Amino acid sequence: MTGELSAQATPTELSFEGALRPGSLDEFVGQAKVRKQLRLLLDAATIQQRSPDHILLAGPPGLGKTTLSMIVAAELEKPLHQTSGPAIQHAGDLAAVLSALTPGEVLFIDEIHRMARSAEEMLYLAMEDFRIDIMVGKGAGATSIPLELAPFTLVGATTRAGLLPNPLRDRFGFTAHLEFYADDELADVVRRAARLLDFEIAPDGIGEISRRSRGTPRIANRLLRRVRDYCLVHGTPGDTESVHAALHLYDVDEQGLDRLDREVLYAVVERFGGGPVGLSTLAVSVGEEAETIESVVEPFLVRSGLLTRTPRGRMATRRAWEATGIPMPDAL
Ligand SMILES: Nc1ncnc2c1ncn2[C@@H]1O[C@H](COP(=O)(O)OP(=O)(O)OP(=O)(O)O)[C@@H](O)[C@H]1O
Repeated sequence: MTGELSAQATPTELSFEGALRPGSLDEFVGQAKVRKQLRLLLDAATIQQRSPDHILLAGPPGLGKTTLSMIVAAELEKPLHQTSGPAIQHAGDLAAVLSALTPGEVLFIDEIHRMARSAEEMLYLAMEDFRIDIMVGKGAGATSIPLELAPFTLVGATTRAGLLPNPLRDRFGFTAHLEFYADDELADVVRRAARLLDFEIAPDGIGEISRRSRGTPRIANRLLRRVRDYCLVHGTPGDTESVHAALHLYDVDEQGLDRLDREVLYAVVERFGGGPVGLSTLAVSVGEEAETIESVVEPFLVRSGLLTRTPRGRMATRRAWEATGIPMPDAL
């Protein structure tokens, strides 16, 4: 019993992440264009007293898609139901979720590109007409029973917008493409999180964390927590020195590249002579899922000017050769 109680009372990493989530559009840092677009969409719906159009949030992990879905529900003052593509493996799974929605509710489907095909087809009708057809029976005796749904707003999130079938993509009234954050925006994220965690950190330290966070708020918050741990355990102040020492300990280099980024970079440069190399070959060579390489590692390496995507595969840039310290062959 005591164990249970203390387990509940102990904050976990995830509860910290939850506590750091901005609760309104005004608190949400960066993504100025998306914020303006969303504000207009939500305000127009509120004036007309209707549910806003369905919203698709596309972009790499950790940029705030889940947070934005929560903000949409909070701004509309409606409940939020959260689920994910992998949890919807049959049309029946989706029918259960849809039929339980209350009027105006926001339905968030994370990783929507991983939903079962049969459920996707059910979703088309639900998004357009707020109705679904439920199949009863099998074979020649099968009939479909129409079921009216409460009007709802779907917020879909995907790291792979290109994988969504066109009929599904077309049913979203608004698609927000989330971009990696600029260093000064990440500095705002870190400053805000440090305040919420009651951790005093020097401006230089904030700058250093922001520069090494791969343009991603989730990483910025995580690195901040590691620096805070370091200062707590070593009794040091939150200055640049502590930031350097903590990030060095966790293998985060000056540019924010972590172990997997570096492995991918070295594989392309060293093992594949700078490329071109196909995604699946690259994934096997570093022992990772192709999807992780494509949605997590690659966008950052491309943005950092270290990797290019060509029709023949991934290629290292001159900068990548320089970063690895391996001499670039003259022939390249
Ligand atoms: N614009 C922002 N301002 C402040 N904090 C942010 C912002 N965006 C994200 N965060 C923080 O980053 C963390 C990750 O955000 P979130 O879970 O919304 O990302 P996500 O895009 O849904 O990631 P995934 O695709 O992996 O689920 C959250 O804890 C949140 O506090």
